[in-house]
Amino acid sequence: MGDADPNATNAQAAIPAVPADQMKVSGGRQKVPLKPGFSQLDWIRKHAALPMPRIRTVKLEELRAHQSREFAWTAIRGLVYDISFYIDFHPGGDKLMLAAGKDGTSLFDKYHAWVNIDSLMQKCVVGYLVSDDHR
Ligand code: HEM
Repeated sequence: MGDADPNATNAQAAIPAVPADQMKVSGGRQKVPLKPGFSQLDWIRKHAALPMPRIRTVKLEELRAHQSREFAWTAIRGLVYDISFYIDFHPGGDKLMLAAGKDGTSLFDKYHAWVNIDSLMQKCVVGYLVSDDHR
């Protein structure tokens, strides 16, 4: 009694440390490293503090005009979102910009149909997408 058990395993020693840049994530996932302060939890806090937006209609032409990083909008399932604030928080990084200025629904669903855009981006809604001839 009192002596250390020579057969005891040291759980920490049994799991070798893998440097982050050599880590392989199963299923070929493509998450990018985010800057400190830009985690999803940070986004959820920032998003919660935003005011509720005033929702309006957005013509396709106007959506197309918002494709720069500074003024980036995308449409998902008929709703137009201002994604400029979110880019630095996006776990998939700059890929998000592929959807800027257009309907991003198929790209969104291709990478993560399970992501709940409503809870994550509700306060970034600009409005409902309508055709250019909408009156
Ligand atoms: C406003 C729209 C979007 C939101 C709110 C969003 C949100 C997210 C979230 C929460 C994750 C982490 C998912 C997880 O951990 O399971 C993620 C990952 C990712 N997103 Fe997005 N995303 C958006 C649009 C897009 C678009 C348009 C693309 C592609 C063009 C894209 C590509 C990716 C990729 C490649 C990942 C990493 C997937 C992985 O390897 O796990 N996302 N996004």
